Amino acid sequence: MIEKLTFIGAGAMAEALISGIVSDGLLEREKILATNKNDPKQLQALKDTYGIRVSEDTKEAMKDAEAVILAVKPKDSQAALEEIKPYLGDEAVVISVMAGVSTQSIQEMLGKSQPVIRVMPNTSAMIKESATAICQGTYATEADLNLAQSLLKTVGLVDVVKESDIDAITAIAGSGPAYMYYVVEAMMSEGVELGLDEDVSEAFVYQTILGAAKMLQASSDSPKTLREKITSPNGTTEAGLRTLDEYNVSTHIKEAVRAAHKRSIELGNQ
Ligand SMILES: NC(=O)C1=CN([C@@H]2O[C@H](COP(=O)(O)OP(=O)(O)OC[C@H]3O[C@@H](n4cnc5c(N)ncnc54)[C@H](OP(=O)(O)O)[C@@H]3O)[C@@H](O)[C@H]2O)C=CC1
Ligand SMILES: O=C(O)[C@@H]1CCC=N1
Repeated sequence: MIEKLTFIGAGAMAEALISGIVSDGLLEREKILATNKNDPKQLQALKDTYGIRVSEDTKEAMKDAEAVILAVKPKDSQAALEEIKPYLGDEAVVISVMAGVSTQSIQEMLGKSQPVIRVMPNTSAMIKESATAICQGTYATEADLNLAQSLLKTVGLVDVVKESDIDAITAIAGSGPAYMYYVVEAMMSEGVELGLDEDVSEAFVYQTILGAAKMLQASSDSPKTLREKITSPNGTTEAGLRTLDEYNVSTHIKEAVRAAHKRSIELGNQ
């Protein structure tokens, strides 16, 4: 394993990954360092919570880093890459979690034959339940890919994919948890409208979502069959599903995924 992993960017995604890597014990805490743009409080919080090292100084953060996880917003990619470039070792692997930004554009921004790995995790990494896609740039070796896979495996399922698939995976899995939370919010809110206490509505919706997710994993039935098994003729579920169909909810969900996919491509082109 490597001796130093540096996070450039210390926000939500970086924290989810740090949390997973630290709790897995794959890397000792002192081998992980995080830096951000201008938020010393957040760095201190990461240090206090996870026992990792932090620095506000790019040169110090980058010194001897064997792998760099780039966890800034796509719009900040150019600035962040410019800042780290002078201190980036030729062999150091850059692992980007940025939506939309291709390995080629990262290589071009760096202007050298840097090993680059592009990954798309999701925030369920925080509890080691991410669905992470990973692909390799032109100059990345099998060893670089293996390193990135080992790091990402500490936070959930990892699949190596073609880079051309990553925008679609971003649309279903990177953004996916947010769609699930959106459904949860709506169900909880309507439970309350129907007279339930907020905590009761919350508890029942959470367990229902959890149970449904576990059923998807455990059962050999398709989602369609699982749905049909709940739907008694002329029963409550049929009434609910009919309303979803009347509002074309399935089409709208597909449109949402399509919009996220389009946005991922746009982010890459900016
Ligand atoms: N959130 C999610 O669910 C997912 C996010 N991603 C991707 O992860 C990336 C990060 O997203 P997220 O964590 O949500 O974003 P956040 O806004 O939470 O974090 C962004 C971080 O980048 C830092 N930063 C900005 N510019 C620089 C710079 N020049 N040098 C060093 N650090 C810098 C910010 O520092 P400061 O606070 O000081 O400004 C902040 O710590 C994005 O590219 C996103 O596409 C991928 C999958 C899922
Ligand atoms: O919304 C975003 O752009 C990021 C990428 C995937 C999830 N969040």
